[in-house]
Amino acid sequence: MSHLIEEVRKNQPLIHNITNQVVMNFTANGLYAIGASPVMANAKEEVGEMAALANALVLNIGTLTDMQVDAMIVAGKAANQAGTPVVFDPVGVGATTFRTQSAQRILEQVKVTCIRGNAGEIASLAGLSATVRGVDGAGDVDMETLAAQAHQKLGVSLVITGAQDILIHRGEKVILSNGHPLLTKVTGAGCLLSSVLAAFLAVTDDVLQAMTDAVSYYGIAAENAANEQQLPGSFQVSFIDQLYNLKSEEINRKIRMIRGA
Ligand SMILES: Nc1ncnc2c1ncn2[C@@H]1O[C@H](COP(=O)(O)OP(=O)(O)OP(=O)(O)O)[C@@H](O)[C@H]1O
Ligand SMILES: Cc1ncsc1CCO
Ligand SMILES: [Mg+2]
Repeated sequence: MSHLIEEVRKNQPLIHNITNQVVMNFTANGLYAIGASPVMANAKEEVGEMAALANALVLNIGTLTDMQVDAMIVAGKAANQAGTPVVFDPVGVGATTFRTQSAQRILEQVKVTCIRGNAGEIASLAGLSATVRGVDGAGDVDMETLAAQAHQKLGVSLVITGAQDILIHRGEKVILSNGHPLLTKVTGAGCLLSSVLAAFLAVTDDVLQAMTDAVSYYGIAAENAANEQQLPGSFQVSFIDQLYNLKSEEINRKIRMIRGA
């Protein structure tokens, strides 16, 4: 079975990230590890040009400011015009009014290809009841119901992450259960996944395949890292190494797809 990681490595897609200040370095290193080419650019004076040049765009509101939201809209519109995929990561949406209003503003003005968030964020974005604590996910949400309702409400493809990941695109659902709890002890594990997803979207028009291949690749790399290292700091380093090293044949063996499309 062919895997899109080979296309990422071959094409080295340029991924333009407008992301939060916590995860910039980790995101750039993770993108290099999978074979993509990262660039971070935030100024509204240049983001339109950069997004038009890039093969995918990531908008992440983790440490947003008014100026950065304006820049995201400029970049998003340029990407839309160029037909470039856009991933939106609504970090902590619902935790503050500013985050919620900014996320809504972005979604009103930019056509996003996929939203990647934890269950609490996706529920909040869709106006469904769930509590969001800080930038971490909510607890007891029926993920499948949430996915279906949020997908209908937002009208966008979704990757909802947690112990299990639910991917939904035009009504088709995939459930994956690779990954490791140590990912929740490293900052930016979700943010980097959003950027990795952008790199996979950059090399195909098949959105569901890109989501499936990106999320499974990421989860299996984390499992391999946890086999090597059991403490968070060393795990983070090993995870970057495993993102670099993972082979297609190993993915076919280790993928845990609970339900496919
Ligand atoms: N309990 C868990 N067991 C296995 N994998 C997990 C678990 N929780 C999260 N993951 C994995 O961690 C990655 C990030 O997902 P998560 O839902 O933690 O994102 P997030 O809340 O947006 O993270 P952050 O805000 O820290 O960037 C995904 O690949 C997901 O599958
Ligand atoms: C910890 C943190 N705070 C704002 S963004 C961020 C990175 C993880 O989402
Ligand atoms: Mg997150």
